[in-house]
Amino acid sequence: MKRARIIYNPTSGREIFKRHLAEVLEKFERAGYETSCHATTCEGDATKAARLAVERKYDLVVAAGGDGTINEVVNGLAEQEFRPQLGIIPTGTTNDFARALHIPRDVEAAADIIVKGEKIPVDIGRMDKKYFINIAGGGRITELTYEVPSKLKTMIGQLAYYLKGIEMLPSIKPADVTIEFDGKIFEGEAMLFLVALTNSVGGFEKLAPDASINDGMFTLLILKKTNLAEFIRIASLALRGEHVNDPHVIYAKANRIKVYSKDPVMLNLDGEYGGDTPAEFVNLYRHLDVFVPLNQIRKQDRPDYQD
Ligand SMILES: Nc1ncnc2c1ncn2[C@@H]1O[C@H](COP(=O)(O)OP(=O)(O)OP(=O)(O)O)[C@@H](O)[C@H]1O
Repeated sequence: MKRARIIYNPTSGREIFKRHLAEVLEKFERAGYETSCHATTCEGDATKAARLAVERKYDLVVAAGGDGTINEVVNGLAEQEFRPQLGIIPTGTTNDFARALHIPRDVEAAADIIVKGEKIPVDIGRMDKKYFINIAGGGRITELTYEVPSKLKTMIGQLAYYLKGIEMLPSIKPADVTIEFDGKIFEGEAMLFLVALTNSVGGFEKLAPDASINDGMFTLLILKKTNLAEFIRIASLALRGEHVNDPHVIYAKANRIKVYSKDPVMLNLDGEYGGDTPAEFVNLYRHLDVFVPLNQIRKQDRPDYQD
């Protein structure tokens, strides 16, 4: 019999998962899984639980929570030789990764997708010994994610970031950086740099409009030094995906990216503080198998796609 381990954050979103737990367990049982659950208790617990699931050779690990929980689960799986398949039930405030994979926010609909059994390989990012699923980045503007009080974030979600962003705009300073990407180099002042794995980033769906989830490449975005008016203009272009050809923007694909800076720049991995520069980002090609609604995945991202 196949074995599944559900790792869920009971505090995520509006504590919605538990209300559907009986139905979810029933679906897994009908699909032939012997299933057990782990409710996370604190930060980092999902990583430990995922490591344990690897040790115990579960076939399937389901992460139920927001991007924070999925990131922690992936950190527990990614470093291992044997990696169980990954199912996702998005119940968080931000569910960028699930959105990129077209996994619905409805708990039971997401469980249906897992038991249906269609999956694709996805790339994940590594920075030193930490892994990310959506995005890494740096620059003063990305630091605002740490400054949004978590209560406010839970209450009003994405809007909290925008409010904080507007408040901070006048104080955003560029950083002096050197960024090496697949043999090319950028040296100069940058407002921010982003290393994206998916096209669904912080609620902006068009920041990396052509990002593929499993081509082995990051989408690198560097915003050079701008004044406030230019910054706002480019941010509004970014809402429509029209920033990629702007002269202030470097937009490139790369498999390996190194960032150095004159002064330390805080790094953000999937919305959480991940250390300071210098840093090297490595794309791990098709590192995890994730259950998805295959008919909604772009043809070129499907496992059987041929040019
Ligand atoms: N029992 C718990 N109590 C408090 N925090 C927890 C608990 N379990 C896990 N956490 C922490 O909560 C963080 C955020 O949770 P999660 O991502 O699931 O959903 P969220 O709170 O809706 O936020 P978001 O979707 O914006 O990341 C996790 O990264 C984890 O460190």
